[in-house]
Order: sequence, then structure tokens, then C-alpha cells
Amino acid sequence: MSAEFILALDQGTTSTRAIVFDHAGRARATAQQEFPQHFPRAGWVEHDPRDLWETTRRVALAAVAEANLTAADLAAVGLTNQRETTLLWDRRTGEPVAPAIVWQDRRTADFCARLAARGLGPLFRKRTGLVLDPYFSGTKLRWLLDHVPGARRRANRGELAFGTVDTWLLWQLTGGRVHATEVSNASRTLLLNLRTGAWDDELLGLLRIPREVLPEVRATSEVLGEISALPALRGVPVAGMAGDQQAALFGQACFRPGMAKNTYGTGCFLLQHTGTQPIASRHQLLTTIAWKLGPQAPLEYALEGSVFIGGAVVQWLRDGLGLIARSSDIESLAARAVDNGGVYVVPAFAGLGAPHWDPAARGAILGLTRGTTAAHLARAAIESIAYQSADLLGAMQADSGRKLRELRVDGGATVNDALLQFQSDLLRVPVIRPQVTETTALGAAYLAGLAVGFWRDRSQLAQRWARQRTFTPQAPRGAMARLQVDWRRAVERAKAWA
Ligand SMILES: Nc1ncnc2c1ncn2[C@@H]1O[C@H](COP(=O)(O)OP(=O)(O)O)[C@@H](O)[C@H]1O
Ligand SMILES: O=P(O)(O)OC[C@H](O)CO
Repeated sequence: MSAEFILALDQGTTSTRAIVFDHAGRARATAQQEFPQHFPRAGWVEHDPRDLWETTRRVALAAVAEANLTAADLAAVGLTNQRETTLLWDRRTGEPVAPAIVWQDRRTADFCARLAARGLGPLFRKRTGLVLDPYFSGTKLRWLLDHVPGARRRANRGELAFGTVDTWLLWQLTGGRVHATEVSNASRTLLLNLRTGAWDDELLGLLRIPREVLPEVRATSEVLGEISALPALRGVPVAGMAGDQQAALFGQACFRPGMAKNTYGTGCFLLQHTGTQPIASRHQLLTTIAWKLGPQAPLEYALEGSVFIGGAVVQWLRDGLGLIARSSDIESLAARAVDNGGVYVVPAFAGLGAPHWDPAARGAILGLTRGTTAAHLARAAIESIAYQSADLLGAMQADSGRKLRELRVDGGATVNDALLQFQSDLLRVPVIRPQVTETTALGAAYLAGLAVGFWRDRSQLAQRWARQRTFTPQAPRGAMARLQVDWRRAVERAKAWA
């Protein structure tokens, strides 16, 4: 019997998921596991690299067992991951030399400011499409080389390997045989030339990164290696790899220039496909590589707006404030307030991403009165997710010169109907939730499946995309515009605080 399934592994910021997909793109089995977040100092966020691998290993085996499959049933594995998170390990032993520095970590803010003060912002922007913000991997890697005792010396001698999470997991899955990344992840490092898709020597020099630590840069959809570390999956090719936001863009079948998706997970990530030429943003968005569908295929690009805290604001109400017991309780609590009561929550817990790029911004609650209730706070928190995304859309339309006709959405927070209705009210375009909201994993499966001929081409995949519900603008335009004015005032007050 031929292999009838693809296994997608989705290593996210707060949890790791494995989903077995069949040829129709239906999920046959799912396994998920959370892992600890470490906040050793203010503004620092770390993961234990072993947790990232161990949860991946476990969910992969659990999903395959649940679907009652063996390696022979799997045509390929697709891997997708939280992006920018930075790891450094010993090539010989595979031991990490330090905890992984997570994308939300702000420890390199001063270093970024010094680079900017030297007038290097425009160069990095032109070459990489990114801004000098601690979000990206390059300054995190530089920090590890400078602060882990002996790391720079060992790196120069070729003893250490750098990787984003894709690279770390591919290394583990292949038993340390393959040290490679692919273009969508690599385009988030501040080290990759956006046009050539290769590491840029001048940028490496500016950040003092030795070439010896870098992985090879491969295509998003091609056979990268075979699994050897998991006996139950031995020999299955890893045939697709992508950053989770690019994978979601692919899973949403946003294949034509102008098509966009917004993912509402820990953060919110709005991406619009822009074709085979990078578009430079004039509005503080990022230009990023979407994917490269095969070693000889052209690079395809996207514009991106990244919001650092999206659904995580709900987790904070739950775990930080204890206002709700479960994330889903936010819906009934928020529904108790007819409006936000003038309250605005600016969840700048990790600074502000696009279009503000202010690592010193901090969270703020404005407009409190004696009449403010927990319901207002819940509502304001939900609304903050939508305001932040709306702030990006105008910028994106101006940059791409294309008016958005609809927005496809996915991610854990899109179960919240009120959020999506409010989002459509703000954006004035239809917001569409597809039947499969696990589009990140689906995208990784598609990328792997295309490489091994499991699926034919993109048009076949585009036909599979199906809507579950469409939210259209209901609230009056004027009222929404007034809310946005106050939101923007609130954002200004949260800036430059730390
Ligand atoms: N009903 C809800 N309303 C709003 N947000 C929610 C709801 N349920 C879960 N969330 C949020 O969704 C996020 C989880 O989404 P997920 O896509 O799994 O995130 P990630 O991949 O970033 O770990 C969490 O931040 C959680 O607080
Ligand atoms: O793991 P997620 O879904 O929160 O996504 C994280 C992003 O890739 C960070 O850029």
C-alpha cells in the first residue's frame, strides 16, 4: 500500500503540535503538548532547547500512534516553527550551550539602538527587509557569542552550530546529520540577503557572526533529510520546512499577490503575498521571504505586520490577573459589557512591533473610572487584538498598492466570534474563517507533500480551501473610526516607557 498521509509538526511559542493529514487535507490525528516558558529577568524570554525537541518527539509519536500508522504510511514530514528564536549548540555532542532566546526576548534592545545610532538601519532594511529590533535572530546570536563563556572561540573553530527552531529540530530528527535552514526562516535573522536568498557577508561582518556557525540555506519545499532519530518514523523524508507564519499563508492558499491572512495566536501576524519581487515597505512593515517551492524555483515574497501580543493578552488575564479560569471564559465575561466603557488595554508587554517598533513600550490600561468592571477590561483586551491588526492593514494596503478584498484568518483566538466581528467592523472588509483553522500545520503538510509528489500543484491545493464563516462589517463606520482615534492615543501613552 502506498503512503497515504503526511505528518505535520508545528513547534509553536507555547506548545508543540503534530497533525496527521490525509490527501483531502483532513486531520486524521492530533497530539499537542505545552512546555514551560522561562522569564529569568525583566524582558527576557527563554525556552529549554531540549523541551522543544522532546515535545516534538513525543507529539510526533503520539499522533502517528493515534492514527494507527507506521513509517510506511507516511509520504513525508513537514516541519513548521516559531520563528526567530535562536539556538546555539555543540556540533559534536548536540548539547545546547545556552537556553534558546525566544523571539519575544528584548535583551538586545540596547545593542540594536547602538547599531541604529551608527546609521546602519537603512542598510539592514534594504538588504534584509527587516528593522533593527531585538525581535530578529541576528542580535540574539551575537549576544550568545559574546556572553556564553568560550562560545566565540569555539564558534570560530567550527565547533558550534547556530539554528532557528527549524534547524534545531531538523538536526535532531536526522540524528545530527543535517545542519540546514530554509529561506523563510532564514529571512528572519537579519543575516540573509532578501534578493539572493544567501547569507550576506557584509551583515555577518557588522554583527561579528562567523560563517562557521551558519546552517546551509535550502528551499521551503524539497527533501531536506530522512528521519533517523525516531525508530517508528525511520526513513521518512522531511520534505518541507517553513516559519509558522509563512506556513499559515501557504495553508490559507494565499498564492496570488494581494491575498492575505492574519493568524491570531500568541501574537498576531498579518502577511500578504506580493509575488516574486520584494516590495520595500514605506510604512514600517517587514519584507520577508514567503517560500521557495523547490531548489530551482524563484523566491516568493510577502509583506508582514507582526504584533507581539495577541491571544497572549487573554492568557495574561487568565494567568497573570486570575480574572478568568479558562481562555474561553473571556467570551462570556466580555459579553457582559455592551461596549468598552472607554477602557483601552495596550498589551505592549514585550514592547511594540509593527508599525511602531518600540522595544521600550510597556503595557498600559487607560480610561479607568470608578464604573470600570472586569467585563470592560475583558472587552478592551479582546478589542486590543483587533486594533493592533487593523493598524497594520492600512499600512499594508498603502505599501502593496492593492486594496484588500477579504482577510482569511486562523489561529487559536479565531474561535472567538466577537473578536472576528469586531475585526471586520474595524477593517471594513469580510473576515473569513476557513473550515480548517490549523492552517499552519496544513501549510507545512502541503509544502512537504508538494516536494514528494503527494499533491500535484498549488491549484489543486487552492481548490481545497473552504470557508466556515464570513464576518462582514456591521457597526457604523463613524463609531469605529472614533474608537480607533482613542486607541491610537492610548498607544502613544504606552510608548518609550521602559
Ligand atoms: N476564546 C478565546 N478568545 C480569545 N483568545 C483565545 C481564546 N481561546 C484561546 N485564545 C488564545 O489563543 C492563543 C492560542 O492560540 P494558538 O494558535 O494555539 O497559539 P500559538 O501557536 O501562538 O501557541 C492563546 O494566546 C490564547 O490565549
Ligand atoms: O508560535 P507562534 O504561533 O506564536 O508564532 C511565533 C512567530 O513565528 C514569531 O515570529
